Amino acid sequence: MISVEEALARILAEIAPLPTVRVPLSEALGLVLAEDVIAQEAIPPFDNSAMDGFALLSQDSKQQQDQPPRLKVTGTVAAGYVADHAVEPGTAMRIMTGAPVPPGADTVIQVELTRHGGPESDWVEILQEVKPGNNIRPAGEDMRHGQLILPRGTEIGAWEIGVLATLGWASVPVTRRARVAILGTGDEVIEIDQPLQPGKIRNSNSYLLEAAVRRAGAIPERLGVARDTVESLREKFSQAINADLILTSGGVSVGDFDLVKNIMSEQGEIQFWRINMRPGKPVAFGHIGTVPLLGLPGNPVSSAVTFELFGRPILRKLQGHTHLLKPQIEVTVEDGVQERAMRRHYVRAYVKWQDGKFVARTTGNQGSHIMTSLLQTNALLIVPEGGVAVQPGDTVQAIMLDWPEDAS
Ligand SMILES: Nc1nc2c(c(=O)[nH]1)N[C@H]1C(S)=C(S)[C@@H](COP(=O)(O)OP(=O)(O)OC[C@H]3O[C@@H](n4cnc5c(N)ncnc54)[C@H](O)[C@@H]3O)O[C@H]1N2
Ligand code: MOO
Ligand SMILES: [Mg+2]
Repeated sequence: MISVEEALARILAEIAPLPTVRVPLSEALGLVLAEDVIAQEAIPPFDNSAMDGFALLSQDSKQQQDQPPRLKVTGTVAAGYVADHAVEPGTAMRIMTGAPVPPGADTVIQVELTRHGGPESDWVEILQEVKPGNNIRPAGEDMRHGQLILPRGTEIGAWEIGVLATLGWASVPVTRRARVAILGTGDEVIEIDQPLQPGKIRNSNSYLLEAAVRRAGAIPERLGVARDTVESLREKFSQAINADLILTSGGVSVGDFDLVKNIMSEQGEIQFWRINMRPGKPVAFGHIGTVPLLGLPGNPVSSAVTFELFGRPILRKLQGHTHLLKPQIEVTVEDGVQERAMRRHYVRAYVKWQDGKFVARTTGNQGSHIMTSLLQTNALLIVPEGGVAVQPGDTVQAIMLDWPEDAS
């Protein structure tokens, strides 16, 4: 059995980023930018007003002894329009937020600091002196022409999409989304809409993996369940030749009907089999043809956890990410972990911030067939190899799968 670190290193050495494609901006969320984004225009494109008010010469706002300066209002410039004349000394123009500052004006006073006769009146009194540049958002203040805004390799989130839209990137070059074939195996496994028959169970793994693949930004394709025969596996694998990754669940341990490895040997190769971990010991990795195959264990928790530890990093690397792993932090274990296995144990737990530290509570029975141990889980506690017992109050490393929303 190899270590988790060695398994991950050997897997990732076989994975290269997928080609670049151009996608419409609204399909780019979660993908990785494949080229630098350089601003081709200044943003804002023009000096514009930050406030609804009046554009004027700052010198006209100097307060006098007896009464506030009174200026002639010569017109209005609304957002989306350009003033058709300049602001002269002794005059002002109404201006709306976002509107281009008219020539001649060097400042904007917000309407709350003025007195006027209403939107149609032709005068305004300036109740406070304003400096040059006041309430003006100068052209290029956010992005300058020629400036590098988003380097290639950036993961595109909603806010990056906003910046790309600002710069007019209606489509964007990204590393292509991975296509993932998902295959269940086992004569005991039936479709989830079927009534249970004696000895049968539902194909929960394929649906869990489909959702986990989607969450990793990739495109899952469930290929159903292969029977426990090499013919059935061969037939299913023949449907997966265009996939970028094949995920199987089940049939990788030492049972008489554990045939996934047989097909890997026949149609590709096995890089390794069995990892010194729990859950997830019988993981196999190799290729079918040139397509990488990650053979996950049948036990549902094993499938879920080993996808998280190996499947997700594969998809991250295929899709061009440089950060492949979830963050790891130190947590204090509230309820302890009585360890049996000598293998490294990934314990499902809920971690939250409490009294100035991250505190973990395990999610109950940790059997690799106990699906409810996955519920409420937002972290995997790492109990080191060697059958280490973790007492309440001990600290361990935890892989944070999701951050607690109630981090209060
Ligand atoms: N003598 C030994 N037996 C087992 C060993 C071992 O080292 N020596 N390893 C155990 C460990 S650890 C695991 S994990 C399992 C994994 O074995 P397989 O990958 O071959 O999984 P299967 O035998 O096909 O199924 C295991 C279990 O999971 C259920 N299953 C299978 N597919 C699905 C599915 N799509 N959805 C839901 N549940 C599924 C299956 O019915 C079995 O109950 O091997 C141990 N055995
Ligand atoms: O690897 Mo198994 O998942 O320990 O049950
Ligand atoms: Mg088996």
